[in-house]
Amino acid sequence: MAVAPPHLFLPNMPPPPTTSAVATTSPPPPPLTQDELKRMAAHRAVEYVKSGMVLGLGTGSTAVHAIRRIGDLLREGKLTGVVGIPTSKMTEEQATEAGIPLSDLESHPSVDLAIDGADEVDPQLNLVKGRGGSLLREKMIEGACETFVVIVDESKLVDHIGGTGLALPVEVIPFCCNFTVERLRELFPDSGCRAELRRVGEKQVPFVTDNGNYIVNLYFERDFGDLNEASDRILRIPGVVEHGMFLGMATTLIVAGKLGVTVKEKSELAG
Ligand SMILES: O=C(CO)[C@H](O)[C@H](O)COP(=O)(O)O
Repeated sequence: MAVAPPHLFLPNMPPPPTTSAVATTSPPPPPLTQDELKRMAAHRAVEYVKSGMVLGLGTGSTAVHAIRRIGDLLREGKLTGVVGIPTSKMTEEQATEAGIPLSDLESHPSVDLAIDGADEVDPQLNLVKGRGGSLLREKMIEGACETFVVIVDESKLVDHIGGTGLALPVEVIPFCCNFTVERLRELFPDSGCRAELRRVGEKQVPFVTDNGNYIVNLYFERDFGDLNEASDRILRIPGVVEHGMFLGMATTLIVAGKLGVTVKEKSELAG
């Protein structure tokens, strides 16, 4: 049976021997980087991929590890016949580079499995996504899949989504976007809500999504209450296309942390 490396305890593996002289004289290995943790979570998720599946391919620095891993397995002949549906133009490029055959939701309206990262995950597997700006395509594709595996390093775990002071992204159409920003700002007066159009570059031009839209970042000083109610209120504003709360969509959560990788299934949640 494999033995866990000294810096990492993995479930189902015996701990490393502790009595050797090496253990007392060697310097401890450096801690795993955040990127190594992301890769561990992604590789664990790819174990869910089977030949012939239609796959939703996520966007971001965690999802790219899954894309590369799937590409490697295809090249090695360990996976065959998979088709990927990319959730962004960036993912499309990465998947093409990895050699994954691509399709879209019109040709493949039901997706077997999607793998994607997240910005925040609460204990009920509700997510904030879209700080990378791809929330609309992600929500369309991940909403069409049977199994949605979320992969994160442990820094993404929160008690309440939207309660970290970091952005909850909302995709809006460019037409009179400042009007929409104001409407969003007024929406949660008791929660200290701040709404800002996302801007990029030296000239601070609006960030443009793959769909030609803009992103408004919402920041909350205090809890904004029921998530489904907040979702409905945001979506009722004309000019809003979609928001980055993914409620009840994730079926599996894979978290990589300093103590190893853990897997949580939605079906195991109480209530
Ligand atoms: O929702 C997303 C992009 O729209 C990403 O999944 C999310 O931002 C997490 O990204 P990363 O894995 O780079 O931390």
